[in-house]
Amino acid sequence: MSNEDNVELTDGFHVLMDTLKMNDIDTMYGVVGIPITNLARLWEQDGQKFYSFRHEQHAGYAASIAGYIQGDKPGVCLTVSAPGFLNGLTALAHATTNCFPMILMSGSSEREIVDLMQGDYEEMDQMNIARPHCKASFRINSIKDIPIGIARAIRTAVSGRPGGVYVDLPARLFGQTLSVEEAKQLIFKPVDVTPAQIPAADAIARAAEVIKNAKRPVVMLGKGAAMAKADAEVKAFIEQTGIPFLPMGMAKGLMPDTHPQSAAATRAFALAQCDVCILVGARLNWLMQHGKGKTWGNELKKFVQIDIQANEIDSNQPIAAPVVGDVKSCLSLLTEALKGAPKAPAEWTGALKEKVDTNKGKLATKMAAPVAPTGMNYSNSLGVLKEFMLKNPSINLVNEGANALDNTRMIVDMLEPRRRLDSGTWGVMGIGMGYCVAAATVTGDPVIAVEGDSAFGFSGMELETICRYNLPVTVIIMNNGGIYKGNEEDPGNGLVSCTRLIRGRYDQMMEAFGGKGYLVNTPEELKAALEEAVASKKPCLINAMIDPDAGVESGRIKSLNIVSKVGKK
Ligand SMILES: CC(C)(COP(=O)(O)OP(=O)(O)OC[C@H]1O[C@@H](n2cnc3c(N)ncnc32)[C@H](O)[C@@H]1OP(=O)(O)O)[C@@H](O)C(=O)NCCC(=O)NCCSC(=O)C(=O)O
Ligand SMILES: Cc1ncc(Cc2csc(CCOP(=O)(O)OP(=O)(O)O)c2C)c(N)n1
Ligand SMILES: [Mg+2]
Repeated sequence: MSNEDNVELTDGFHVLMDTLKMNDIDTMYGVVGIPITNLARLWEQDGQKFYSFRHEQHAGYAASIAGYIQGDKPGVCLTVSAPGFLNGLTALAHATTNCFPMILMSGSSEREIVDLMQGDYEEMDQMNIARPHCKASFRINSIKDIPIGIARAIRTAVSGRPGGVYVDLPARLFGQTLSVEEAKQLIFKPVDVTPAQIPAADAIARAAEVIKNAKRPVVMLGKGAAMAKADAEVKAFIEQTGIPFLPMGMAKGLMPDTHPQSAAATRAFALAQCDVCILVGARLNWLMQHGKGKTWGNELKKFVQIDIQANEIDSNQPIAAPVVGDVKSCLSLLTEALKGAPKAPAEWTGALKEKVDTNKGKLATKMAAPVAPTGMNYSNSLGVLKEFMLKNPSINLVNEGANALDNTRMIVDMLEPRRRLDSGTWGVMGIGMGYCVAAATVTGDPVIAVEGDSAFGFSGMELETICRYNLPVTVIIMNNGGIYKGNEEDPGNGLVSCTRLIRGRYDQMMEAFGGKGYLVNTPEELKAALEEAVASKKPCLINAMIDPDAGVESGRIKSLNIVSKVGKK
């Protein structure tokens, strides 16, 4: 298009697209509508990928985990204004809480109408509403600011402690025009958006001293270390020092769960008995009981903490040796500083190994137990998946639920990093199908999702999305007919228990969209279905019937529930 002076013009749609492409972003997840439908159309016509979801929350979860898997590039979610923005905001907050780099872009109303509250179509002050729930919230009002605005959003999302960034796009921005020549001058790719953050030499020396004097050290690996892709540095540090390690859920596979130094199978003993705990990209938050209490032997441990965020240090407990920097730089320097130092004491590693072997033996017995008349339980069903994943480690494992989550985390060993994608820091339900779409589209590898039947319900409609894009996703529903369990007594007066669900034919739901459904009642049937489903590289759903009595309310975190002391009024 040219203007009256025959100057070739571009517009907001195309400057935004060209800026995203300049930054190696070729994929967006979202739901179309006013005012962004034509952006999605033009994006697809330009040969880029737009995964069109059924609900913005799941598109947002897809973008959040895409950012985690990629690490140095944010996942991008595109939504309409107001309700679409709000649906995406949950995922943006989830990304920020989990430190996943993600950008939520939403169409919006013009400032002058919003500020006078004149009742625009889907009017909402989105930029300000987003601000408390993300690392930064920007609004781009002028076509000339699109390149710098997107550059700021990308750098903010991926640098330092990664997180979510909101970019507000008023409808009129897309229709603004600019000469192609000027646009070319303005569009740029920011330099070094994830710079190394080198720790101070004295911090390394202090940490090395604490570790050298430790009698019973452990390493706790967090998903921050997994996202940093510090795979080689973690391996070198662990194996040079001989220190036992434990992974948080999504850090499983950073070191293979089958590694001889893994103490995961005796977590309680390891944390209670250790004298020094080295936190690597892991926060001392609720998932680690804030570093205090029975879990930690009711005594203050000496903590070495490697974290990119300076004010994470001392967040919950005094940290004896803070090491602020990126995981790769910190571990490389710490490994160098510990060269020649004695390995972790054999008395300690031997004691852990003994308990690990005992606990693994106990679990093996549970996994081999015959199926009761009331159906499979979590152990003898997930034992099948354990064996399958050991033979097929390059598969993405999505996981949510309560018992479905905790038992899968405990039973299913991971051998590769960034493959286990679960409810994360918030323990949120609903990440399932969005994570499946992103894991399949970002990695190109098959996905298995182990879903509690309640958890699946949060995103189940996205089975249609998975079928529409014909993704290699196998969903396993752990169908115990309930939130936590399926056998709670009804409260009476014709009311149905708040934790009961219909033990539905989810396999038929998948078939409704053209996928393949399996209904299985035994580990043998589960094994056969799993092998066939994953080999097909097609959308499949295995409806695994689990004993309604299997499971515990809230799984491993039952103690967080407050129980009334005054009983029924
Ligand atoms: C908080 C936690 C980090 C605490 O970890 P733990 O559960 O104590 O440990 P793990 O899960 O690692 O292991 C559990 C136990 O199994 C043992 N274990 C682990 N692996 C093995 C193997 N391979 N063999 C044998 N035994 C094993 C381990 O030593 C622990 O036993 P011991 O050593 O004997 O202790 C974890 O529970 C967690 O990540 N929970 C997430 C909860 C969540 O988000 N739920 C969804 C929302 S629920 C909700 O919102 C709601 O209900 O409402
Ligand atoms: C957004 C949100 N809403 C509710 C909840 C609370 C919850 C935690 S776990 C769970 C489902 C547990 O049942 P499921 O069938 O999935 O698993 P299982 O134990 O194997 O039976 C709920 C509702 C959370 N965490 N997030
Ligand atoms: Mg259930």
